[in-house]
Amino acid sequence: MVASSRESNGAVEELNITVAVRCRGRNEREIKAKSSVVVSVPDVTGSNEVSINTTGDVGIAAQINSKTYTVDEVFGPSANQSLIFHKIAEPLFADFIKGYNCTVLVYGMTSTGKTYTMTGDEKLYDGELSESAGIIPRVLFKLFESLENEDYVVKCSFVELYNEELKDLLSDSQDFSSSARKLRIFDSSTLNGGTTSMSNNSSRKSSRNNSPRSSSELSTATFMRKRWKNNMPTSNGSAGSSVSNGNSNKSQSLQGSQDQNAGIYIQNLQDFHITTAKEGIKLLQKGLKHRQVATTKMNDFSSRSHTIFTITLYKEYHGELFRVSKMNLVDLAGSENISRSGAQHQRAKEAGSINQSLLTLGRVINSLADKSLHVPFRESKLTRLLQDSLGGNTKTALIATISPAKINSEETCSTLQYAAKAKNIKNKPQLGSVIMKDILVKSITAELAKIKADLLSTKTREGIYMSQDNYKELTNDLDSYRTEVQEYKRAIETLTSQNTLLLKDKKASNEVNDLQRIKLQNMKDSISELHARIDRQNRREQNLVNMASTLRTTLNTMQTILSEREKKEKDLKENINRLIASDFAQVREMIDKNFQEIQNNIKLESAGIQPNIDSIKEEIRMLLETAQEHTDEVYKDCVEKVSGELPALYEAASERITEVEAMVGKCYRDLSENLSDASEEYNNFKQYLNDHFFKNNHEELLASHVDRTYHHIQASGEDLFQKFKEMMDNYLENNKHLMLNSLRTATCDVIEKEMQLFEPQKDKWESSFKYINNCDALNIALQKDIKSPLSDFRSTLQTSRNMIEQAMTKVKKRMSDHESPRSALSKNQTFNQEFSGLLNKENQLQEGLKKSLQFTDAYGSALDQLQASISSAVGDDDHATDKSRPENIDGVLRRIDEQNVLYPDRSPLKSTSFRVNKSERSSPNKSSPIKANSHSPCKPQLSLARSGYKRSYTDLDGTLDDSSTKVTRHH
Ligand SMILES: Nc1ncnc2c1ncn2[C@@H]1O[C@H](COP(=O)(O)OP(=O)(O)OP(=O)(O)O)[C@@H](O)[C@H]1O
Repeated sequence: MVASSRESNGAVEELNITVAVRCRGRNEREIKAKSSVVVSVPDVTGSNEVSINTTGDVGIAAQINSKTYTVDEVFGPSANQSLIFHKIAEPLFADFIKGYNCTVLVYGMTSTGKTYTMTGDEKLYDGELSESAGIIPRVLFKLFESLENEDYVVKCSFVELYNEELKDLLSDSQDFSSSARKLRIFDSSTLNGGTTSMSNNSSRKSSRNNSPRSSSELSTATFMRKRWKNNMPTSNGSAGSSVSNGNSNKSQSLQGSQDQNAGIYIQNLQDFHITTAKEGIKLLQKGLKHRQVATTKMNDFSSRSHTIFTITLYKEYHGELFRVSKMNLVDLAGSENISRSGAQHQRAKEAGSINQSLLTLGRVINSLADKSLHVPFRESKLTRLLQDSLGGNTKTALIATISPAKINSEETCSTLQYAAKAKNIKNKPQLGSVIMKDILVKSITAELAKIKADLLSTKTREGIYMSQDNYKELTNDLDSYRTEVQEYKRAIETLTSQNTLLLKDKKASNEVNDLQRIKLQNMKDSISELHARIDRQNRREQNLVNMASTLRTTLNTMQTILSEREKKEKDLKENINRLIASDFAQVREMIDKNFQEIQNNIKLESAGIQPNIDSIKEEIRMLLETAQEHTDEVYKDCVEKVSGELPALYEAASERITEVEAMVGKCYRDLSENLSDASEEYNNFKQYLNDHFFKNNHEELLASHVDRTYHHIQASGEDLFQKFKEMMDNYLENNKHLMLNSLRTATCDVIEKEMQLFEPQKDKWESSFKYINNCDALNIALQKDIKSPLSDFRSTLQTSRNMIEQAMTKVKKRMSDHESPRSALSKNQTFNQEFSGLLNKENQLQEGLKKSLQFTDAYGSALDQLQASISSAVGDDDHATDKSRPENIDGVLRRIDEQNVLYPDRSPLKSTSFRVNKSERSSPNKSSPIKANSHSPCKPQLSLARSGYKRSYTDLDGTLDDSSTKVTRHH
């Protein structure tokens, strides 16, 4: 007999709440206030987006900065009542007729048209509705139109929620002080005798179980209990009304399994049976008259309450069964804030409670949209009444009414947020329960009989206005109420004591909170101080980073200098190579050339001797006699001169050799000193690079910085309580390690990188040290090499001298023997031999000098090399300015030059070699060092030639009988 309210296939389909936005045009107040339109909506409909620009921007900026909300349907100022009904209410109405429970809600700030949308113009004009009629009148008319040929029963109720109090707007007596007439909310599951599984609130259950009923209501309830026991559906009677779905009529089995089927039941709310739309309109008008309306700053007829107009339809379903469905038409109070509505005193209290209800409604919407486990339906009566319409078994539509004016933009935004959020709520609409026709008829008949009995009692007995049965029921109810009141009192006492305890707890909690707040404040202060310190630390770190970058720049500069030096070294190497390749060859060529020239001159001289010899022969023949004397004289002179000048000459040569030797020795010493200085400098530099380069206590410095910071932070952190301190200690320690590690790693990386970059330079440096060593070795070799030729030369000279002296002694002896010049000359074989020996010696001397020159040249090259190495070692750039450095090779050579100036006839040994290197190499026409040496007094044979004497060797075979060598004055 009991029909299920499930869908035919058994599955309950989830359905989102339909959300529409209705934006009216600007009203007189808004126009007067010159408040611009900030809401953008279609003029009539056709969009599901509404945007609002709260920034006051215009044009594209307004489009960009505006907020857009998406709903199901948006209606503009030109959308009329008929369109709203057609688009929003009519689909629900169709479902209502089918047997679904439906709810239409209007929500928005005051004066936006909630009442206009829900009720509008409810008056009838010639029995017809006007164009401005709202949803309720249109539903009533549509309902009776639709049910024309149907078997049905329609009932209406109209309840108001004002200041969290329920009021039956259709009751004749508007005095609700009597507890008997007071409306109270119950879950219809109460009728189940407490067997449902409404486990979420036991107090609710107890109140349900203990709740008394009005006579009619109780009789209906009792009757219904009986029906349930027999698995029979029933009506909910005439004097009690279920706001939502009437699922109180559901079978026991269904109720036991589905808590959400438990509808909300308003005790004492009257349901009025209507048979025409007009009767319904009359009830509506009656209720509207009783509604709390007041003039506010924003609306002359502001509805100060929430109202629910409920139409209950019992429609023939199958044979004797009737389907019960309900349509709840809810007009909520304005959602504006109190100050804006200008509410004071009573109005402010209203607004407070209205806001409280709407606030809870907002939370319920949010919870449902977010699918929270707990939905605070029970926090306000409004949400309790709407429990089944929001997330329950009802089909629901919400119309958010908004104002387009800028002055209301804040509330408009809030309303749109609600609307957008509510769009996410899902309901599970189910068909309403069914009731048997006879029960429905019986219920209506009983209701009629009760009314008739009351009427009869009123007519027959003075002062008694009800039947005995009703009176008895009422008395029973009274007793029940008394008991309930006593229970409530006890509950109140318990609650009061609990409340006292809670208040104490609250006080203690407040104190703890205060302490915590103070601690929190201290912590906040400490944290901000720590932040400041961390900032300072960051700045220091930044400084360190800057220092590191400065170091890096310096390093780059050093690298540049090193690369420049490398370049210079390369240039010098190239110069040396060039010197070796070209200049040296050129010099050698020049030397060869000069020697060739000398040899040629000698040859030429030899060639020019032959005619002279002939003439001499002739002359000798002719003037032999006369020349005999002269020859003697000349010979004598010659001997004297030779014997007089030669020793001095040899002496001078020997002296100069000694000087050269001394100079070379000094130069060697100076060089050795400089080389050892350079070597020491090199070692020092290498040591510095190894020991100090980028290792100059940076870590210590950084560690000291970090330590100092650590101490600062530690000092400041002491006043923090222990836990925080421990945490901070760990944190600081970790930070310190981290910082040290990172700095150490960074420094190591920098050093490593530097060392990597320096490695090639270091190799070069070390190779330059090899050059220095080479120079040193060359120098020593030179010293060694030059020693032996010089001593050879000296001994040769000494031998020559001895030989000359011996020869002179012999000549003198022979002169003293007074031999004839002819015989003497012819016999003077020894003299000739000695002369040729002298010539040989001269050649040897020449060879020695040649060697000496070669050595000197090699020495010069070595010096060049040495200078190049030293220049590269100490750096040419610094050389000019660095006066603190030890005297370099140039200085030494300059000093040697200066000495040569003092002795201008000396061979400019070093300076020559350097001049060759620096200037004369490039100008081969200038006199070469070899040429200079050729004029040196170190070459005695040339000095002799210059002094007017010429040597000649000739083979005196035949022409001179026994002559061998002749010496003559060359004119
Ligand atoms: N769309 C509309 N078209 C024409 N007039 C409208 C429209 N909306 C509202 N009005 C008019 O604006 C005035 C205020 O409307 P209404 O009383 O319905 O607002 P309300 O939102 O119910 O306000 P309150 O919350 O204070 O009750 C009424 O005179 C009504 O006729």
